[in-house]
Amino acid sequence: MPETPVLYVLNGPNLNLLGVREPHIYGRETLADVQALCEAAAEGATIVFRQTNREGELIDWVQETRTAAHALILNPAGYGHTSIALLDALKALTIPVIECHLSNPAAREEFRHKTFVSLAATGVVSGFGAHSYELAIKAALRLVRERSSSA
Ligand SMILES: O=C(O)[C@@H]1C=C(O)[C@@H](O)[C@H](O)C1
Repeated sequence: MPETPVLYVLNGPNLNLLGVREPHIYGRETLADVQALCEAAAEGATIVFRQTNREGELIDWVQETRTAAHALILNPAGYGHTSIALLDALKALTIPVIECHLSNPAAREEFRHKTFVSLAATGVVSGFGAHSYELAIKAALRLVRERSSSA
């Protein structure tokens, strides 16, 4: 009987303001709406859904996934563009990492075109608003199931 997959969905700074923060860019869904979408897309997997404005706390949670999660979906928000420490934490993982963005940073300001997270990500989903998270969950489930069947 395969164990129930555990997917961590971690969210970086200012995502607690979703719904009121630049809705023309990030949409009108709240973070609670996004969490509900993730849980509805989970197909029975366990979703651990968290948000923090603190870089060190986000890094602590990424480190936690090393032994507690089958896959990580990460929206690093602004820290994606700045944090080598976050990249170093991701490079310590052996689980799939899906980088997720509500907007399409590659179509925005130059400074958003690259993230350090992409250097450690298995794949990236961006530009679909809250639906980006659903797509990331489906991709993570596929990767976890492929790993389980080839183990
Ligand atoms: O689209 C998003 O989810 C990302 C969210 C943020 O807060 C920005 O700093 C990133 O540049 C984009």
